[in-house]
Amino acid sequence: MSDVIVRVAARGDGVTADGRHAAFAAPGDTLTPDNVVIPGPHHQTPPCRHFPVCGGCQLQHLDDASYADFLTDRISGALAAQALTAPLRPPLLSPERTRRRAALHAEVKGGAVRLGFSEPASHAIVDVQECWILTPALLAVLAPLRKLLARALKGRARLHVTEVDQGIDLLIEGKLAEGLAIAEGITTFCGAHGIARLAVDDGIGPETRWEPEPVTITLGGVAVPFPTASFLQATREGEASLVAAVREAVGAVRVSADLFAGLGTLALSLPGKVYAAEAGRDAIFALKAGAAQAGRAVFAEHRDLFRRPLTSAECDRFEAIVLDPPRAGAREQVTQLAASKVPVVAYVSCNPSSFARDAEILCKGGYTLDWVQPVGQFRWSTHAELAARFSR
Ligand SMILES: C[S@@+](CC[C@H](N)C(=O)[O-])C[C@H]1O[C@@H](n2cnc3c(N)ncnc32)[C@H](O)[C@@H]1O
Repeated sequence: MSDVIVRVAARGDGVTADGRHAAFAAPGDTLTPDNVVIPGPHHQTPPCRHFPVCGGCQLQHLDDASYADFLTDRISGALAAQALTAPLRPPLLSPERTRRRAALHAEVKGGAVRLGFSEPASHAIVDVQECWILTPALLAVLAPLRKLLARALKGRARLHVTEVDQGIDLLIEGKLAEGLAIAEGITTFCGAHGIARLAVDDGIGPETRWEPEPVTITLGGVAVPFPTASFLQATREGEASLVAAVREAVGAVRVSADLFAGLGTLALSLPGKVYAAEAGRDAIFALKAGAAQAGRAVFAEHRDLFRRPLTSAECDRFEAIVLDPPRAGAREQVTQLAASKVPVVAYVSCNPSSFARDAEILCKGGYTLDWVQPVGQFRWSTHAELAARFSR
């Protein structure tokens, strides 16, 4: 007996109709009784030589149609578990080579450097020679960075790379050797390879070693100061998809709130007056400074929305509320929202399960889930993102 793979489970395995799992199997593949995967029409040849050893991608064996179905299934499955349904729009997928931020690992052993993503469920580092998800600029900096680290890095480090307005923001979490030659090596590397800022955190917080101009990221047309290794939507395309969905959801509001605002990706794209709340101190002060400099009507508050969510009465001051919480979701905040009179809620999520749990709270409170827009900005990974509109 052999069986056809009918779907891809949350962790990326292919699953047959009778529940057998197979790694690296696409819908339409056949799983033989001795568990051999015979590729079907949706099984593509993974483009990258490092797949599947590299932990950066899990789903390169899916063609775009199956990858889009995977995202849709993740969201509809999570909603179904809460007995909810919603019109799901076709997923918006970020193209290859558009990931503008990544957390990588590096290690020096016996004079040789390994630099890249770690292997799945392992500390081993895949020394990345090609990458189909990082932007060309981020990939290009890895070779000279490898050379710098061969001389400068002691042991192992975690690296955060982000494309910002001035070039590449690089945070090295690890120990670097001391001395004039190393300091000069850092300066030469930064000057030659488009580094906007290099900071080193050897355990006591980031120390900036290079930042010729103040580093910013432009969000909604405003140059916002960019604190080292801040949160940023993973691709420009993903950001544009989420911003467009949120703007459509809220319409021409005059007064709205952006909760879990970060640096203001959404707040700075909303019309009218915006109240923005965020628990990250550096992020909210950066948003405040950027908005003030640009003369934008954003009132930014440093606030922990898990411990101190906006009360229902506070929510009622707004024509629409946007929220974009971390993976845990926003149970405390949606409980207050569910008892409010806010006509429109736009919810951006990076976790279909916590989203569905929160959606159920909102729907029990009388909201209708109008639509969900899936967004695939972590191409070929098992992360599913979305924007959704609720109204009452
Ligand atoms: C997914 S990010 C979204 C940021 C922003 N909306 C954007 O698009 O760039 C979630 C944000 O929630 C913030 N956050 C996490 N826990 C929080 C809490 N308890 N209260 C308020 N903000 C919190 C994080 O610092 C982060 O900036």
